[in-house]
Amino acid sequence: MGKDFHHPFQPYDIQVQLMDKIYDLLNSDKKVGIFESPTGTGKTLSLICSTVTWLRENKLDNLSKTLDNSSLSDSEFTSSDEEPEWVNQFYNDKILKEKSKVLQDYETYLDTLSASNVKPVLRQLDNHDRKRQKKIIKHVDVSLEDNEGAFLPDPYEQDSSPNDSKTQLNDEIHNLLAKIDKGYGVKTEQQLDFTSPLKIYFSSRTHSQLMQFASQLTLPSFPPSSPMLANERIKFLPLASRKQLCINENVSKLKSDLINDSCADAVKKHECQFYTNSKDNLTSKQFRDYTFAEINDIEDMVKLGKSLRVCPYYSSRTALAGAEIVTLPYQHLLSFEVRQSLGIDLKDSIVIIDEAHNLMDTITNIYSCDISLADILSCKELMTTYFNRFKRRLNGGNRVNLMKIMKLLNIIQTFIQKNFERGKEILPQIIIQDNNADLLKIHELVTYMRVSKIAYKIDSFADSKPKSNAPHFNTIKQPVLFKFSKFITSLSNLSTEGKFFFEDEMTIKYMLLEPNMVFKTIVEESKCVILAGGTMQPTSDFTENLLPFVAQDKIVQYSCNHIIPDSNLDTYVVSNGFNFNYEKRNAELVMKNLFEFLEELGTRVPYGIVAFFPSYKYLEQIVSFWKSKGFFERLKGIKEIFYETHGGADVLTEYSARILDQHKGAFIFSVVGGKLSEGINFQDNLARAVVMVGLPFPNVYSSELLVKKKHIEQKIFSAGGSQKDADVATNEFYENICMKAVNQSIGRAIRHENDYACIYLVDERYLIGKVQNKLSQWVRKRIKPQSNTRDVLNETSIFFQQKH
Ligand SMILES: Nc1ncnc2c1ncn2[C@@H]1O[C@H](COP(=O)(O)OP(=O)(O)OP(=O)(O)O)[C@@H](O)[C@H]1O
Ligand code: SF4
Repeated sequence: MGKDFHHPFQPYDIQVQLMDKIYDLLNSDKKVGIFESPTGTGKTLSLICSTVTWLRENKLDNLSKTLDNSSLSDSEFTSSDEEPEWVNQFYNDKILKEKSKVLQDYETYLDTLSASNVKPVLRQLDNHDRKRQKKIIKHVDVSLEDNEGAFLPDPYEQDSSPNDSKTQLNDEIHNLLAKIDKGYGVKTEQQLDFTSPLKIYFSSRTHSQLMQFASQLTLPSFPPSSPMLANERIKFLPLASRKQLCINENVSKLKSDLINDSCADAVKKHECQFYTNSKDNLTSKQFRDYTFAEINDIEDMVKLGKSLRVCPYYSSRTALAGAEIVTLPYQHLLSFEVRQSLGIDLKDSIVIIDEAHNLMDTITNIYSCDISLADILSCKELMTTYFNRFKRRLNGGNRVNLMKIMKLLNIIQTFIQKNFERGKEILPQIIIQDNNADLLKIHELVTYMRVSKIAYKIDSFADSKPKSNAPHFNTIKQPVLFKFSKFITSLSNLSTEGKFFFEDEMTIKYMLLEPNMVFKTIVEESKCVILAGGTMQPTSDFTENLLPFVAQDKIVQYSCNHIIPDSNLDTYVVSNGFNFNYEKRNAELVMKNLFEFLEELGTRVPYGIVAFFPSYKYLEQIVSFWKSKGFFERLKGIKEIFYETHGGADVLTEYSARILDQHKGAFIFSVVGGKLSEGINFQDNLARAVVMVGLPFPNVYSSELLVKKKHIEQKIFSAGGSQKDADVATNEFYENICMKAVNQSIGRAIRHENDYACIYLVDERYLIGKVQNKLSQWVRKRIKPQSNTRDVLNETSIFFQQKH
């Protein structure tokens, strides 16, 4: 019998293997686990069950370690090596009992909350609140409408900084809380301080993935961390942004870029009652206790906040110390500043990053930025209008800084106009040289923009104007001053971490080139990091580019098989007459061969066939060639055809409808990296065959890739490498991008245990061992022995005959 991970179902073999691997990782001194588990194989539950089992087994130990001796005020004993064994044992038992008692008391208290059926009472409160909230909102609305002063920054002195003031909870709320407590027979004074020394931080890309995690967390139940406890519920906290959690309608209704600053403004001016309430210790503990009484997701947190009339965003911080599992969006985890502001301490914690296949791109995007000439002109227009309107009411500090920003905008405008050359690298100091711009002290301007929230002030001023009265604002769609603020912040970044260069449309872009620097602190601070995803191959991309600072023997890699039986997936390399590299793919013969292959396939495969093409341009070219030769119509006679176009309409809905409708089915031609290659499930009849046309290498002549290539070369040269070494490294880099995209695309088809499909890798280059090694393991191991196209088609017929 293997280890019991308290899985709510009979776990699949591959789940058992994955849970074992994760559990072993946690019991070792290794730092990183890279785990690939195909979609539909219950990855989320495997992650939950293995990590929470480990956490519960180790929690009490850690609690004892972190125990402050002063809390054992009544203890006459202290543990020491010199004491006889029985004395130490007695001491340890005593600590265990005391800690267990704290945990048990808290459980009993939470029992009273959930047993008394919290939600109806909260709903009742919610109704009461709605009426009251209207009053608060009305009050704030009036103050905003009547007074343009709301758009003015506070008087600015060089070292001024925001200062939150604490205010008292109002009487009415006290009364309501007292009523709840009375109802449950529990006094507020009895609320307990409670911390969890071990934590699991689970981060994913989208809101819906975090919601899915919360729902899966409700399924298993775990034994308590101490044998002295009757039960111990999971203490779960879903952290989210203000955009998701804000319950102040004056703020939450704003554009997402404005919410953070608008909230900070409302807090500072005591205009958010929910914030004021959350500063009350008792109320915020109340929020924490309801949060922990059961598994609540982000939407429940909003309801809870509204019911208790406390800000869910700020109150969540009170719950952080006691949480065992915390979910949070990528942006929160990956930014050191955000972690700090939320009070997230990763020490001793297990960090799980789900959907990690795009992690490096995500880090790069978070830390990269750009500004175009058009943005600069919009900023200038906004600033001029704002300045003219308010100049008499601004204090000296604000006036001087606004003039400096105007000056910097002029300098950047001139720089772009004089020097633009697509792809050209720029040294940040060049932008501001020769213009006395160094006198501007960029650091000080960055601080000014952050502290004064001037970008928010100006943007909300522009937003407040009826568009017809301010025609010059009509064309300015997004808060460009935020963009500018991010851009000038990046001007002070280290040039070894990223580069500035010109991109299309008169734009200067800053691109982070060493995402590992950002990730290093996370790996170093935490106990260990788990990178999980459905398609993690090629993992060398992670070890070399994201984790170069972690020794190989501190990294565990594991790739799960699929849950489907072997007979549910065949993979073929279709090589005869197919090479879609740049030189050969435009040959008419290649395009004709592809048509003939698809024509044959269409008669053998029921329902849907999804084909992925390397680019929109190539797909367009093929379609027009086929149309000119009458091939398109012939193919259409076999199955209906839907295809993606760049920026074109959604074709998936119609395609899905057609598949449901007819056995004849349809083709859907998609583009790798396009709308249909990520996040969409082509399960069951939506894809009985997936055809990958060629190898989707990225466009190596794009400005971004040229800059990255140069960066890789420079790194190799400075480590003493030759041009040949540099070429190998850049090719490896391009190949990794390409194969990651292939894995993502072909991974769309098999989505659950009973699903079945065939995968066709159409290009002779898929025969190369190095290329095959970068395929997801569950696909690679199902590649059929090489045969000609005719045999591939015959085997296809047999595959589908066996399924019907
Ligand atoms: N061993 C099992 N037996 C039956 N159902 C299971 C088992 N393991 C997980 N499930 C359930 O199967 C459903 C689908 O799991 P799925 O693999 O899609 O989730 P996931 O791991 O989150 O997927 P993804 O890889 O897309 O993140 C879930 O609702 C889950 O509770
Ligand atoms: S304190 Fe909370 S409720 Fe108030 S504005 Fe900020 S996020 Fe919204």
